[in-house]
Amino acid sequence: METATVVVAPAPVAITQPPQQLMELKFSFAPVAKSSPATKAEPDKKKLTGGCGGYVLEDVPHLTDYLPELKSYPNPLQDHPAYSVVKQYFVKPDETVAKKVVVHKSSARGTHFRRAGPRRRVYFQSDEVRAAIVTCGGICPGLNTVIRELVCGLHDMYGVTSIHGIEGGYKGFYARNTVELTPRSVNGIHKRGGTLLGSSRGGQDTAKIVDSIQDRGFNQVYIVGGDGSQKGAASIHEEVQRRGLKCAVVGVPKTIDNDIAVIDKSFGFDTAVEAAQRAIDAAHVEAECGENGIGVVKLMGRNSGFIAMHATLASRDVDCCLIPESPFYLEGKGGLLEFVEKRLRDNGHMVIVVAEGAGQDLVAKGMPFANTHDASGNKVLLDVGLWLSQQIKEHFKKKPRFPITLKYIDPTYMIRAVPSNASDNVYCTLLAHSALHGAMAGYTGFSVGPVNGRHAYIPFYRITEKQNKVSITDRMWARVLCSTNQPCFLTEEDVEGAGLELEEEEPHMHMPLVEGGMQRLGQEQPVDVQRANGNGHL
Ligand SMILES: Nc1ncnc2c1ncn2[C@@H]1O[C@H](COP(=O)(O)OP(=O)(O)OP(=O)(O)O)[C@@H](O)[C@H]1O
Ligand SMILES: O=P(O)(O)OC[C@H]1O[C@](O)(CO)[C@@H](O)[C@@H]1O
Ligand SMILES: [Mg+2]
Repeated sequence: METATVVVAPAPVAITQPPQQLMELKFSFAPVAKSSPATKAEPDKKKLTGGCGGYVLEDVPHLTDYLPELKSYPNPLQDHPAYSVVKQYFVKPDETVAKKVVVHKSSARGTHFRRAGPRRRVYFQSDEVRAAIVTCGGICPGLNTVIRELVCGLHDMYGVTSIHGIEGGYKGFYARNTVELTPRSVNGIHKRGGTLLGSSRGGQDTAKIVDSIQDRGFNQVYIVGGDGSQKGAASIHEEVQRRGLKCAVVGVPKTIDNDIAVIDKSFGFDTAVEAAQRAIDAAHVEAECGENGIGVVKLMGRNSGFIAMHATLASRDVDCCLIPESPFYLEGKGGLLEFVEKRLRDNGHMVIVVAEGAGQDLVAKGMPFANTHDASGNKVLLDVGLWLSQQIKEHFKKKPRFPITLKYIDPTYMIRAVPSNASDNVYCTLLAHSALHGAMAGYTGFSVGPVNGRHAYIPFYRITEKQNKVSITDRMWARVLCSTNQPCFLTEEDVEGAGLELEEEEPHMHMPLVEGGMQRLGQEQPVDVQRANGNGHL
């Protein structure tokens, strides 16, 4: 257990309120349906710690929360030739990362997350670690880099030699044998797309997975996957804790849709946007060469239009970008068809980029029976690109004096089944390192990711509570509208609704301000006392 003194930076505003005891904030997770009876730990609680000026640390669980007798050891990195010379290589116990960096004079300091990185003390000896890595959900550029860096990082930094790959996603825990992973076996895989381990949707059976973790003696489990996978990871962590297992459960968030909340950006996203440029370029060339040429490009983005938005901004050849967050309509004044006609008259050609989740309600109108789900429970989307192309063709068929040439390009899997680019490779390396440093330090039940540019440990509930979406009342979307000069299609009601969402507040923004250091919410003891009692991990 680390015992450094807590130093709290002075609050940015004068605190006028007297110190006072704060309300206790505890939230139980829902019990897992299929599981063996609880043996040791209580249901998980949110770990909130208050500080000056409305500061709140949303901490992640630690193995000693339910195994208080666990031994700790000096971090072997302190003797590592590469790291021993680095001053302040270890993250200080009180370093945290602010969720919000744009603040006002009178803002409360708000939510913070524990800063990621190696700690002075670890809770695993190198030869004791049995690590497992699994990749779940759709594939994404960079998965192999994360696998490689987890294996090489554990091996090279901590001397871990027992690392196992779970093949074929969650169901691989109980339906497949494991593969041994070594620095040699993963060398070079970062140059390939996809995942060495394979992936899948569905098959998430928490009890069976934790049985497999227990039987195989895994004590660090790294789960690389999107929002669904992180929900699965949360229930695995809860069950591991209920059974009192010394096993760190760590999520590495993945999805090219960039729909993971809290973190700045998900890995593979940049690579996908880059790959999308080639499809847009092709659509542009085709459109320029045809008579009243229209190029329609459909890009991934189930519920979030980030890929379409960024690809549009990057390309500058796009005349209209349609995303799930911004409803549109075809017919009548201000509608898409009117705009297409105008743009063709003005420029002679145009390019439309549509995210796969855009306009699903419009497409579904003609097919009320089309309501199917994939093995993970995600709605199977209707092909908006094809539908849109048909609607445009139908419209111009009625205008024989206005012939058009329309080319529909659907590069769906071509933007995600590619190797990660250089910046995503560096990003994946940092994610993997943050993940394994956290596990070695005994943290568990968390995802890793950059928050305002600094890597942090984020509790699962924060990652899974909502999806990251394009805010259509934000300046980024305005930049897109400005670059394409497309209609915004929105009614005043739409804007008001979106505005309200934007104004969402942090749950504890109105906590009373506390003077004089950190205080665990709901407890009168100062945090130093808690640490002496063995339940603080600052
Ligand atoms: N609510 C949930 N609780 C437990 N497990 C879940 C949940 N949702 C999804 N899973 C499991 O997580 C795995 C991946 O889920 P899903 O197919 O939704 O992909 P994802 O992780 O969201 O990634 P992406 O959306 O980027 O493809 C699946 O095995 C699925 O069964
Ligand atoms: O066809 P699959 O493999 O289910 O994947 C498609 C989905 O995966 C995603 O890329 C998310 O990983 C979505 O954008 C898309 O809808
Ligand atoms: Mg998902």
